[in-house]
Amino acid sequence: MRQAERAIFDLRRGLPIVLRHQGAQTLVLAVEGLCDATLSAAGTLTGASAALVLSRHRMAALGHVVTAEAVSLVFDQQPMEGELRALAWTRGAALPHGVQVVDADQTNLAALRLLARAQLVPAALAFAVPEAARSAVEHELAGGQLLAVEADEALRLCRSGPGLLTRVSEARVPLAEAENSRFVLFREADGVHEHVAIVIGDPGRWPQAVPVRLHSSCLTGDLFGSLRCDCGEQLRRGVAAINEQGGGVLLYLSQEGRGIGLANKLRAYGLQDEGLDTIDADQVIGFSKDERDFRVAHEMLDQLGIAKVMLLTNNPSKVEALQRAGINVVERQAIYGDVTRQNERYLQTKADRHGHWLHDLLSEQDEPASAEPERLPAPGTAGGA
Ligand SMILES: Nc1nc2c(ncn2[C@@H]2O[C@H](COP(=O)(O)OP(=O)(O)OP(=O)(O)O)[C@@H](O)[C@H]2O)c(=O)[nH]1
Ligand SMILES: [Zn+2]
Repeated sequence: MRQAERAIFDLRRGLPIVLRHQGAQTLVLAVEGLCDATLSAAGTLTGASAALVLSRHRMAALGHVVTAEAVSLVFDQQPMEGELRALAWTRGAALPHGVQVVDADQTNLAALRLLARAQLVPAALAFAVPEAARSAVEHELAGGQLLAVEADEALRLCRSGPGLLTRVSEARVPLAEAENSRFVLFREADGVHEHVAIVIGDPGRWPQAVPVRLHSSCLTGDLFGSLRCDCGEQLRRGVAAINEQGGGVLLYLSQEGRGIGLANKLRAYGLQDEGLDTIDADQVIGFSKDERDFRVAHEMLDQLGIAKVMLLTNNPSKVEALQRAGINVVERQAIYGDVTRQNERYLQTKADRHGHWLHDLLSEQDEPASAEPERLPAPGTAGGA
């Protein structure tokens, strides 16, 4: 396993890592999981004070518009753990006086991207290791207490797609909505994420444009029928619709919470209960409105030999992502869950701020909205779906 992938595990365990860039070293800690003891141990080891690295989304939530993807906050006095946490994700926090805001350098950017990839809150504490502390840090590295990663390697890992997915195992799994189904499991190169293709019907008899749904995981909705979203119904109706159309594939993607992970989605739910919408809540924690990378779906379709699809979605980004990857999306069919008192605002936000094709559903709640397939223009031509 590459060092950068191992670093993700260490960060998730609350351990520090060392990022190297052009001969310099930076000790990095996730603010999530930080305690005063680790903070002071890092300070003692490096003899340095730390910068807090935040995303531009978090800065916007703090009321500061910045153009760089990430910034480093440099303090005149080292804040305590509680203040750092507040700056990292508390709603209504403000930058303290005397703090300097500078664009994050390569190393600090790498730290932040690793945290986002690890589905932690994207807020990093970065201690630039001075010459005097080099040997102490080297000693920890040699003893295996610390892991060192090249910042460039970390950036490469975070930029890359899923890598070559390994088709690991498969089995027949009859479903209530589609008896003739097979689950095919794919594993990403980093060993962390696994995605499942639910292959419905007999591939030899599939329609020419294969009915396909990309479904991002939602533990609360898919498994427990949460009323906060429409995911559970979309999942089951998706399987049924594919089955009725002669078979196809549902890709069940490990992209909980639009890619921010379950822990952050629950944090975001807390903020939504305070009145924020789904996008603003994610921004408070430091995320963009959608952190998903649909290259993984393209890779799975490739391995299944599918190049021409009829996509079941209300999300224009999914159509664009597949078309960009060279998949011929010839049709798009709406796939709706029910509108409930609890999910109406969520759906309205998706329609208004994500651009989802949901306005029909939301304006015609008395009559079920049409789910007729809609022909799409060829990729690269003007016009929308
Ligand atoms: N961050 C965040 N994620 C949410 C919230 N509600 C649902 N989700 C996630 O949103 C994703 C929805 O996935 P999909 O249904 O595949 O995608 P979609 O963008 O709605 O597109 P279509 O359903 O295809 O129209 C899942 O990963 C859910 O876990 C929320 O309030 N905040
Ligand atoms: Zn959901």
